[in-house]
Amino acid sequence: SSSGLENQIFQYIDLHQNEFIQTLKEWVAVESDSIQPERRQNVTQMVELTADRLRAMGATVELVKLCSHKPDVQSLLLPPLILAELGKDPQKPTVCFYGHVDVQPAKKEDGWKTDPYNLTEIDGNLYGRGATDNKGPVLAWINAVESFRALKLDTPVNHKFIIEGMEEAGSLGLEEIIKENQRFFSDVDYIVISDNLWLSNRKPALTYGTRGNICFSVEVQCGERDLHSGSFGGIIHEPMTDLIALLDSLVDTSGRILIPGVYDDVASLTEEEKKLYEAIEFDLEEYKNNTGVKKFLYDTKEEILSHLWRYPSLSIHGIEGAFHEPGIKTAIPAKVIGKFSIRQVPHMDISIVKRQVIKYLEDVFSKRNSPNKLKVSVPISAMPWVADINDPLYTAARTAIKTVFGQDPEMIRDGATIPIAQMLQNITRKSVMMLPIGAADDGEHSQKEKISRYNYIQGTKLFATLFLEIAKLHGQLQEASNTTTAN
Ligand SMILES: C[C@H](N)C(=O)N[C@@H](Cc1c[nH]cn1)C(=O)O
Ligand SMILES: [Zn+2]
Ligand SMILES: [Zn+2]
Repeated sequence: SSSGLENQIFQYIDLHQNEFIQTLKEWVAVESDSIQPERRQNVTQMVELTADRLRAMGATVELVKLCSHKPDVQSLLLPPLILAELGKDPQKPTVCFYGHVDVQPAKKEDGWKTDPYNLTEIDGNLYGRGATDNKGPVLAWINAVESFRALKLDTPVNHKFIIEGMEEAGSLGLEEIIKENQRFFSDVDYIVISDNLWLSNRKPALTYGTRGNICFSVEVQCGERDLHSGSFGGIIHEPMTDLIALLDSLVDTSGRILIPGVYDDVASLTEEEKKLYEAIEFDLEEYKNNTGVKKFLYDTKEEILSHLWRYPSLSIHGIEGAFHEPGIKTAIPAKVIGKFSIRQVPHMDISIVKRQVIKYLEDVFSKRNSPNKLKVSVPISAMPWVADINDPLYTAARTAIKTVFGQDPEMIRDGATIPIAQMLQNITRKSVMMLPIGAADDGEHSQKEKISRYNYIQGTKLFATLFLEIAKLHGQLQEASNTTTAN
């Protein structure tokens, strides 16, 4: 049940939901794709729009210039990072929210029913690139803060924000900035990230772990220019043939990574952990339906969850230089770059995996006796993250979830990567929690990405309730918690 104060806030949020959706529409309209070089200006524009929104709420905003020691793949200017704060009451706890306002690429031709950059509501779902990853959750947090202000209520916590525009590109330059700005985090008590999804379409979740990621580029080159396949096909070692053989050597048909040594440091599965998997409510059919895929590599809940959360996986993402447009172009590409990544887990070591992969690819390549040039590089890598679910921050979030959704959350890990999670935990030593508001069928990185109106609005209420619960952890708001009325 919720308190009188919570009811007042919930009512405000319900009444203003269309305005919140309108702002999301304005944000989705900015093509802040951090992957494609020609969109980098839009990412900066999106960061500035976010900064304006925070300033309008009364926050002090600093735009920090990012400069990465590891140059961006496209050597373009990086968009600035937002460090903002609102409220400095030493009696109150300080909560820092992390989110990102860049998105994955999207084109209508990829199979979207609606324009990906025009947020469109169909049957209670708000479709658009970034709707759930991550503009919707960032705005839900801002809406929650704004609701206290609009109602002239004292904010229960001090707020800090760290918002970036390069997450989808691997959070380039972020680690350096966090290290250089440790003072910003010195008075932060809790860090909350909302950049993943529930495990189910309906049941809320709290996330205490993510996998890391190591992204590889494998370049094979024969000459300086493409060649006619009629005039030269049959007499040269083709780079694409080499590359496909290399990519095909990485993983077997059961999904097992074939690189020797890769599994050596994977933490072994404990009995306690096995029980955690057994206890989780997981609708395999629903999960499968969300993907549109008929058969998974595994059949049981335990196998599926453990292979998503605590074992590594290898995915092949694409080939640069290969002709992928419709029609047949009878050329032999001179240079092709294969891209794949390994989602890595505790206690795998990024530099060891990197060495194992490079050695393996060089061995496979040398057996082909190809005169072509092979170059392997690692443009992006990020560490896995696991948190302590007994931290008071998790207790506060469980209570807030129960208040808003009327049910206990599923305690989950996530197979994806939030590079900042481990960085913040390591560098600041503060409690880090991931509190998703999107449902499992939101389609992150996919066509028809969406967030439902229900999740966006209830998510806003959840964040507002979390502020109150965190204040209670610090002995604040005793009165509010005692003035309980029926929900
Ligand atoms: C989970 C988050 N919304 C996300 O999509 N993160 C990206 C980050 C990344 C990792 N490698 C490159 N980018 C992801 O997990 O793919
Ligand atoms: Zn994201
Ligand atoms: Zn993403």
